[in-house]
Amino acid sequence: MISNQDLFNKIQLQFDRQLPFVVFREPLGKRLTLVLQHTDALEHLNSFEKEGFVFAPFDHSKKGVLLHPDTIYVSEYHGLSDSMFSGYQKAVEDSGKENHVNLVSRGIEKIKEGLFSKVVLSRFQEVPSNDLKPLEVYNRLLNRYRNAFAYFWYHPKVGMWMGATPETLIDIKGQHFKTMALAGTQKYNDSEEVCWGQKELDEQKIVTDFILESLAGISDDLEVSEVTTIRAGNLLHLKTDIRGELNKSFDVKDLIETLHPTPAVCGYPKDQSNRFILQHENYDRKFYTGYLGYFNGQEERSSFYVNLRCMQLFEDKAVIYVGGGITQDSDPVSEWEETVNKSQTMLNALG
Ligand SMILES: C=C(O[C@@H]1C=C(C(=O)O)C=C[C@H]1O)C(=O)O
Repeated sequence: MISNQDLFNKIQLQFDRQLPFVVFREPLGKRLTLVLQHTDALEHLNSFEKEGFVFAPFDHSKKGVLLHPDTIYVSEYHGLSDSMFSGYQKAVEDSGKENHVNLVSRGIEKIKEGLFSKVVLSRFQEVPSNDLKPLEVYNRLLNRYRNAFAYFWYHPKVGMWMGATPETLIDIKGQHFKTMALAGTQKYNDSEEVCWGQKELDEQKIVTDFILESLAGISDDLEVSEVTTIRAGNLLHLKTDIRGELNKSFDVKDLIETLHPTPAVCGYPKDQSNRFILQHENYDRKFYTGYLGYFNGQEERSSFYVNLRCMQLFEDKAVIYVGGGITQDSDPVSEWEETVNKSQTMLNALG
């Protein structure tokens, strides 16, 4: 164990040397794990054989990156104060509104034509800043989103990413696995009473049904929870927990390829909605809505998360990625507003 300050110093040193690293904290976890790679080699993820940190893009025809755990440090996180950082401008310009509303309208048309029943449409938001201090931003993520998987990832040949995601793709140990169907969004307003509309219940059920259908041949004894409400920053989502045992012949890679991308980030059916996204979103999601996590080998526990509520950091700006599930009952302007609400998760961490 090293102190928080030492761990943050090691991150800074690694960055100054332009070498790859990732630091992460599990949801509700107390520990920060820092993985340092000693060279700037870019290793693509080919299979799940080697231990290391996996960072995979949304587009499953493209390869992910595997960071080598040359050195690992662990530190008990005590919540370093972030009060010394001044407020950041949170106003969101409406510049992307028209495009997003048009994109959503086109998605709804295709749903009505029967091409798919759900599609998740997204956009990016640029936040200019000449004074980004990534470690301070990451510290705020850690403090503000305790039940999220909060990570900070860097590779000099790929870039710098950060996020605090509420969504587990798969948690696996040996033959046991857990996953979740997470979808449906409303703003958190500090009230005990939470009401969900039919649109949100339907879009979340599409995710649950897809997961159950995909796992049918992989596991014979699935346990499925009730639908519950969970909080993620200033938002609420609907969630179903699913767990089971893998049939012998399946491994992590098969499982991930079966699930990713789920209708929580892509749509249903997968191929048709995926094609629509790649053709019409008009930008590259890169690692947003991909997945990430430390792979320990099939026998040890490994958890992979969906890369949501995330951003890419550059010298002079942050680029925040946000999206939402569209069904036949979606209203394009409300869907735009939902992405604005989602962007607050990262904007809040910027200052
Ligand atoms: C696509 C995002 O989130 C996903 C979409 C949700 C929705 O459509 O309601 C809710 C949670 C996530 O599964 C995002 O945060 O960008």
